[in-house]
Amino acid sequence: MTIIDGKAFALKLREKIAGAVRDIKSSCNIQPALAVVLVGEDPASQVYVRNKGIATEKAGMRSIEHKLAADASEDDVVSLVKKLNADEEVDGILVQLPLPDHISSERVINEIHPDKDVDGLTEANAGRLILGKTGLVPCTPQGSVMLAKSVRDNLSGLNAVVVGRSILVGKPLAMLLLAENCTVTMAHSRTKNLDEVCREADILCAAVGRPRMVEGRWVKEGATVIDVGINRIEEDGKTRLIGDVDFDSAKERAGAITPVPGGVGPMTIACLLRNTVIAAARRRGLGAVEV
Ligand SMILES: Nc1nc2c(c(=O)[nH]1)N[C@@H](CN(C=O)c1ccc(C(=O)N[C@@H](CCC(=O)O)C(=O)O)cc1)CN2
Ligand SMILES: [Mg+2]
Repeated sequence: MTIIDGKAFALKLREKIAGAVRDIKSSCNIQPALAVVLVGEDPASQVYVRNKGIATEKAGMRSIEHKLAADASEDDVVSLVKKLNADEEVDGILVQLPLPDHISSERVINEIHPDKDVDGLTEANAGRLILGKTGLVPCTPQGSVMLAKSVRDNLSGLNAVVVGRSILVGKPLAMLLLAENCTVTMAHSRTKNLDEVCREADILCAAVGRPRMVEGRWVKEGATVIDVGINRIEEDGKTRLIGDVDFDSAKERAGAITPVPGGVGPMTIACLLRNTVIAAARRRGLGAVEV
């Protein structure tokens, strides 16, 4: 049984990205730039945005942070996004989610120019993903597939079950697995006999946001289990971070499994950096980057 070390994988990927950035700088004198927009003071979002800024700079890219007050209007956020779209120096734009309730994330996200949409969440990039066209792919699903491929060099023909159908993870993850020639089942809260459906999976991905929902007895012997859940719970008087999979029982049956923390989570930021270099190279006509 392999515990998939997402932290180590992400670090290696980040080193490769830093190498690609160095190449772009030395050959074209261009420093790719990522602009991150944070609205309000959600503590977890503040941490993620800070970590994204640090990771961006460590990779040799420019990080631009825009922080708006929690009571900023939807139009304020849209105006900022439009300004960043028009800024030639900005290669990637990311609006940290969730946004405050009075702001429509759908509207704001879709204002991002698709070629700068490093989260891959605009309708244009979702459409490109479904149509198999070149675009920018959502980071957490991309990272999940990379981790699955790190233990199974060929996913072709395998049964993949994705539990969860969110726009951020479940739907794009199903599309990426389909692109790897998996036979994909999308399961969700209304799926009948969910345990039986999961037991058919060679690749079992949990992205439901429910702590330890996927039990060990739902896991097929030898399956690859990708746990996308990040749930903060109180246990024994302490705050703990746990996944959507019951790790202790699932690892008894899995062939490979991602832990939480240290599994898919760190891949999110690594893939964001990857998308930023890819976006910079495409926008600036530098050709394909291998990362
Ligand atoms: N615009 C976006 N908003 C949000 C996204 C996103 O991809 N784009 N994803 C999440 C939050 N997120 C990044 O924004 C994110 C979540 C978790 C991690 C991570 O590295 N997790 C670690 C544990 C960290 C901890 O101890 O808290 C892990 O799982 O090992 C990185 C990024 C919602 N919003
Ligand atoms: Mg979650």
